[in-house]
Amino acid sequence: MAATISNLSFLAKSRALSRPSSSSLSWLERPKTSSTICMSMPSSSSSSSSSSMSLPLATPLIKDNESLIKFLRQPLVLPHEVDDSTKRRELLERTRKELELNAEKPLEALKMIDIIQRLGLSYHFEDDINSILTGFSNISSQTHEDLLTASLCFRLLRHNGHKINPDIFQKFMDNNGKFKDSLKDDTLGMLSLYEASYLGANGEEILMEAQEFTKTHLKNSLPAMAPSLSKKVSQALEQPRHRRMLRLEARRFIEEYGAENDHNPDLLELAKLDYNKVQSLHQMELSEITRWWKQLGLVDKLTFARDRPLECFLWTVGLLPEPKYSGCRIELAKTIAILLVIDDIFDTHGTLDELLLFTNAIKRWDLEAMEDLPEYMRICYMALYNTTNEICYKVLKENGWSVLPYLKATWIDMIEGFMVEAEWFNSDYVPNMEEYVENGVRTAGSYMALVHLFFLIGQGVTEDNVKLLIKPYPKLFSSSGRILRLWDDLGTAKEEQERGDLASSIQLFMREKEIKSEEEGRKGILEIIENLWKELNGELVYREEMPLAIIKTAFNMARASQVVYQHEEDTYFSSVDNYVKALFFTPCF
Ligand SMILES: CC(C)=CCC/C(C)=C/COP(=O)(O)OP(=O)(O)O
Ligand SMILES: [Mg+2]
Repeated sequence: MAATISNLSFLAKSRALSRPSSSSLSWLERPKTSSTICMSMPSSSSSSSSSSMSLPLATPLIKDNESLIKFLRQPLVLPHEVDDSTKRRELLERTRKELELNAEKPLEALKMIDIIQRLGLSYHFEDDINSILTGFSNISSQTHEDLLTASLCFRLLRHNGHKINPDIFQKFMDNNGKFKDSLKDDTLGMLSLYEASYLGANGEEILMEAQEFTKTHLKNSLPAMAPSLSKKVSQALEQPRHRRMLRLEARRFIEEYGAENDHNPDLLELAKLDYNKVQSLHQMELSEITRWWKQLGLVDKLTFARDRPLECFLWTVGLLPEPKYSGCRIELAKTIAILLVIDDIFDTHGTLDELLLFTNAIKRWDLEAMEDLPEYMRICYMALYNTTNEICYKVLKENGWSVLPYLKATWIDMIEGFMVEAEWFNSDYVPNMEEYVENGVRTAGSYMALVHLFFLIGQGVTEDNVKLLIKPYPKLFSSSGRILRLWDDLGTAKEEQERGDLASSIQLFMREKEIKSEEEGRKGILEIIENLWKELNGELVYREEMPLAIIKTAFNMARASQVVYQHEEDTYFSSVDNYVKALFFTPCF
């Protein structure tokens, strides 16, 4: 009998029941499971999906797959087949002219750039925006008389990779080194400073002070604000701009902007047309990925593994929102889909002996090495081998680089990370928090994804920065990867615990800090994430070696992680299903 979620649900229940309550730490001493990692039936060398039982899979992030299924059954009818290219071109030209006209007026220009970025349109105006911002980065701080202009200027310059020193905020401080009380009357300025403060790096105390000052004041003055302003401020307090995923923010902001009395109708129309156009592109990519996935047929053979191309694609749009990265999104989605299958082999299906065989075969990276593997592993091995070779071929064809050694090394590193987790599990070893998180960055696929994207994006690649793509991976990758791992644990650890997975960062943190309540433990993890963001922001300040495109992608990975795993607290979208609908299925009117 094939293992399915429904016929194995009793199994999860019995394991969960045999486990002490999650509020106690004693479950860290887990029961041994003989030589198997999980509840597996005796395996033979020809073990296949139908002869072994696996633990149930993680609950899908996307619960309503109906929209996807409906969409896939239809012939590809794009919702925006009307030829709007002339209209779009006109609007683009008009907007470009307006940007040029505004270039001399700092506040107008900055506000316009901010709106353009927020509407998801900045990729059309990269050169125009950069030349305006370069102009600002050369002006002395004295020209930014008011808080709104100075804060907006700081945020936009840093966000776009320009050098800017937070000392520009000194002039808003009194002799005691505190922000002046009089600033509190300027709510828009305070809001702008609040947003700017989230781009602060370690050591930039003035920005930490700014965050404390603005956050407290904005929270306190919410009740006295006009409804439209209070809505804006609440949304900012819920999630600062710097942490938002670009396409979701565009979707949300199109509605907000349209409701503003003084909106620019050209910009709004352009934003809607563009959103829908990019959505059509995403639909085509999704079709391509699902077609590839079906043809690969990996989960037809490995029925225990996750079959979630849509979830994989959601990640890719988070990491690479710009249309020009269409091909990269498709390749990245393939790697994540395979990652999920390998994760399921390690977490829910394979025996320790099989996992060791698999790890060693991967280290050899040779089709002959596959011969000793059980059948279900062989097919996965070859899927990974072929897909990686195809990606290498693509990079070779487009850029002339031979990248197999890097891609191979990063897969080996990830799979060795899975093996470490399996060994910990099997020997009842409880790692310390640092050991766990460092390994967890590998097993969340962070390094794997960023190394692939470094080459697939292919911008700013030099002989020097290529040398950084080996272990230990760059700080940029590990800071962003740590954010991904910690958000993943915040989002999935409860369920993984019930299934009997390894202790997660939350439990390990509670244990190390001797914290009894899980709520406190979660708060502690959120504080670690805050500090990681400061580390990550430092990559924009001291950027020297890594290309800006990959820095932006690493930031996007951190943003996407929060979006995917903290959806219930998003008052606008409230679930991953709603994200997916807004991103891929419902056009913007
Ligand atoms: C951009 C990238 C690389 C996305 C991959 C996301 C990811 C960590 C999937 C596995 O989650 P999980 O919660 O099932 O895994 P684990 O068992 O490691 O917690
Ligand atoms: Mg997880």
